[in-house]
Amino acid sequence: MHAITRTGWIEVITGSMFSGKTEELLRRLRRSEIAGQSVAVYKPAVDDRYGETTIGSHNGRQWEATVIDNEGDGPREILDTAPDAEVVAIDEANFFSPALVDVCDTLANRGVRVIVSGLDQTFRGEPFEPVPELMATAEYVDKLRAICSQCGEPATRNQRLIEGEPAHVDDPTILVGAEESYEARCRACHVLRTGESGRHEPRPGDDD
Ligand SMILES: Nc1ncnc2c1ncn2[C@@H]1O[C@H](COP(=O)(O)OP(=O)(O)O)[C@@H](O)[C@H]1O
Ligand SMILES: Cc1cn([C@H]2C[C@H](O)[C@@H](COP(=O)(O)O)O2)c(=O)[nH]c1=O
Ligand SMILES: [Zn+2]
Repeated sequence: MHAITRTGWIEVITGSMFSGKTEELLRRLRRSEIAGQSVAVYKPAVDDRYGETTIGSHNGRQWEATVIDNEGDGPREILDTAPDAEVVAIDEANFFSPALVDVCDTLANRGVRVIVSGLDQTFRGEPFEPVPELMATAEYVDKLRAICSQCGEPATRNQRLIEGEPAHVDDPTILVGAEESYEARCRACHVLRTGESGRHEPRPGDDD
């Protein structure tokens, strides 16, 4: 808690895929645990890559998490299930509805340290709400960079690949995946297909 005002605060960990957001979130959680603080961790129902009730990094580290409905008012459930938590962590924030912003604000006003991790950009390179709004309302923001898979420069973008080809600009925003569908790339190496041909059909789980 901030010593003078006795409020909590919001920390956002953002950046491209593979930039180390989840590793950094897990590092902060381990340190909170060592400090003897009570921690509650949440993840969206849409992301089941690492098993239903864990958050996991691309290098295999994991932490138990409560799965929350990411759509509509679903994120408000976090307000009911964490009454005593001193630290609330939310992974994959990019999958949550805009309701997450108010949830994080309410928790911080209650005195909770809120740590949110998520992508700031879609595969198109556009803002991936609600993370940019959380960045604006947070006290602390860390933007991490991966390594560009093409040239080795710092990577801020997410290259979506469908059967090895760059995704089309009109493809659905939501596509859960990892190395099989995405690469970290820099601005210069990021490619989007445009034009008439080749919009990929939505798959089960796509939400737009
Ligand atoms: N292009 C890349 N750049 C940096 N790290 C990468 C890359 N590809 C795979 N990795 C691995 O991913 C790890 C980060 O994983 P993770 O914390 O899950 O990232 P994020 O949550 O940002 O997607 C790195 O420590 C490294 O082992
Ligand atoms: C760019 C982009 C990503 N996603 C999905 C792909 C993954 O399931 C997550 C990001 O996971 P990470 O822990 O940050 O590696 O988001 C998506 O649905 N749409 C996109 O445009
Ligand atoms: Zn590059």
